[in-house]
Amino acid sequence: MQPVLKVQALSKEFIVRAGLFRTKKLQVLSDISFCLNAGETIAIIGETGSGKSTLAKILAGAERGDKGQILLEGEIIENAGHRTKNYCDIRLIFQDPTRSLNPSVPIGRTLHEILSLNTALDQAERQFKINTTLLKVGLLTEHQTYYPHMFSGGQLQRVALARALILDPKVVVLDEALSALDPSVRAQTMNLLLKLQKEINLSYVLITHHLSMVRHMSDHIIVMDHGQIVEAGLTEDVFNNPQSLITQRLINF
Ligand SMILES: Nc1ncnc2c1ncn2[C@@H]1O[C@H](COP(=O)(O)OP(=O)(O)OP(=O)(O)O)[C@@H](O)[C@H]1O
Repeated sequence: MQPVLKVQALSKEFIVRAGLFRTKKLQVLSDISFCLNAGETIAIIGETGSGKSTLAKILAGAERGDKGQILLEGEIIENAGHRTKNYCDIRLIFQDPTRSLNPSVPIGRTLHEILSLNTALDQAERQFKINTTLLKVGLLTEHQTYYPHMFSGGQLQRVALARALILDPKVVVLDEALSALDPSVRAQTMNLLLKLQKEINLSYVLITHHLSMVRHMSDHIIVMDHGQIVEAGLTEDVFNNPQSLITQRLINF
């Protein structure tokens, strides 16, 4: 089976200040490779600063790698920092959903704008798509008249999910997307994500410090340390028999 997402030898460095007049190179990702199958979830865990969010941003096209390739269904979409295809097929959801929502615009208009910019749908087709997407994520069609501040935290994360799903992506990257929610809302949202995954064969890249979520949602895990993969495997195998000290520390924390 061809993976939906394949990352090959991806590397990234940032140039950072090292004093008043000097800069230095900070290697944030080194030789990252992994595959993700359709309808599956891969979790990325690691200590703070290990490069998880940088990887998430590169996958979603918000940042560029320096070396390596990203392939979507076998087609190269990024090669050595050069993005060759648009970003609609891989969508990113952050911890704070308000980051991707304009506070002065009702969410229906935000969704219309996304569809106008990225699809050839006419007004009626856009409206239909918005209605079905809102219902898909457990919101009401009336919610499109609401401004972001009128939603609860859990509802806002559903709005962020609607914003991500409206373009029918193949992969959704969840970067601590549920971390700020209280446990019962987090559990509900997790179950919604799993239901959607079954229904539309979505694939998730799950970045979180919540290991219970990792265990509940993911099929595979990669463990990162200082920008490198130190362990990878099936979720249950990694939890039951962690090989690296980093993984043992993360799991037993
Ligand atoms: N734009 C940037 N410019 C310079 N350095 C950056 C930039 N973005 C991230 N970094 C650095 O890259 C490293 C990895 O950061 P990243 O946010 O990817 O880690 P993380 O594993 O997601 O951490 P956390 O779990 O705390 O979110 C850190 O040392 C960070 O300071």
